[in-house]
Amino acid sequence: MEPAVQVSELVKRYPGRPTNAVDGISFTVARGEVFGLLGPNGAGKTTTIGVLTTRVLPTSGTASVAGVDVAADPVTARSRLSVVPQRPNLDRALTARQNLVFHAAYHGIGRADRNRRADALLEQLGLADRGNDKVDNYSGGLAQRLLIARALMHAPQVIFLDEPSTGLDPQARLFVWDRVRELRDGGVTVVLTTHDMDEAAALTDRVGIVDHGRLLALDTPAALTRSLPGSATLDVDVEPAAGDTDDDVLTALSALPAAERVEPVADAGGLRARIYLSGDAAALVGPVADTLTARRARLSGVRIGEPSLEDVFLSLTGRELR
Ligand SMILES: Nc1ncnc2c1ncn2[C@@H]1O[C@H](COP(=O)(O)OP(=O)(O)OP(=O)(O)O)[C@@H](O)[C@H]1O
Repeated sequence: MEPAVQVSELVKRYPGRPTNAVDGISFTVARGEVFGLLGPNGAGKTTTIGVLTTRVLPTSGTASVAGVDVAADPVTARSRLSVVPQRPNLDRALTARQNLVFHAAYHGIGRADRNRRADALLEQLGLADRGNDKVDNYSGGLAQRLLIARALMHAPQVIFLDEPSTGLDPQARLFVWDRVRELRDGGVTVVLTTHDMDEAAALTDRVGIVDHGRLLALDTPAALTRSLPGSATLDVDVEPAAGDTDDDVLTALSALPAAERVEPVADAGGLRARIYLSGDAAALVGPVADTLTARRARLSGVRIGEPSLEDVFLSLTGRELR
């Protein structure tokens, strides 16, 4: 089946700029997928979305959405896609409902149909009792919901969300996440940008890590974190048996085949050994317990530290995500 989004060797250089904002990015998004672009501010995420949604002309390379080349046929492309922009661009003088209905009229949807869809989407986004309020009275969280409702009015095949939960409180953020999952379950392809690794890990099927206009890695969040050698950790609190020293215990733990490195954690109030490994830290709990039992040491605490997408970004760039 044809992919929902196809980007090939995409380059964008803004006039007068010394470097490319997007510097040769290629990826495809399958139909029904939630795909994320994760990167710090200025990485080129918004520009990539801008090209895909026909708002930015590429310098070179190609991009297509739902089978339509966005540069060659922007009008058809726009009928098949929607965008929820980073900054709300609602008409604040109109009511929520009017914003929806006018958007649908622009897309050529008939009167009965657009009224019906507006009602259904206001309901779906939890705005049914606020539909006749002026958008001027909306909070940031409500405006974001209305932007999503508006984006769905012309039943797009692909929806682009640029930083969908930036600036939202935790509750509003979870609401948006649930709506994104609903969209995916309804067969809509979702492409979102974020600089929040938790959002990328929680929502996306696959995530591309971007920095300085380049795609540095692309895979499922789980595969990206698994790919990081020695970044999972298992902390164990140990009371050595009489006559056994801390060093004896650390040496014994270092001998475990899965342990890549073992270090004592300072200021733990006793012996805490941090075991670095690749892969699943939980699988090492049993062998650690066996090793300690054999030395008649007491295991008094266990803590698993999973690597995050932040760690992946750090290992790829040497910098923090933000
Ligand atoms: N209209 C423009 N004219 C000139 N330069 C631009 C324009 N828009 C973006 N840039 C520059 O292009 C680079 C990429 O910006 P872009 O907005 O695509 O990044 P981003 O990853 O989406 O970051 P943010 O989350 O801040 O939007 C930045 O250096 C930015 O300053």
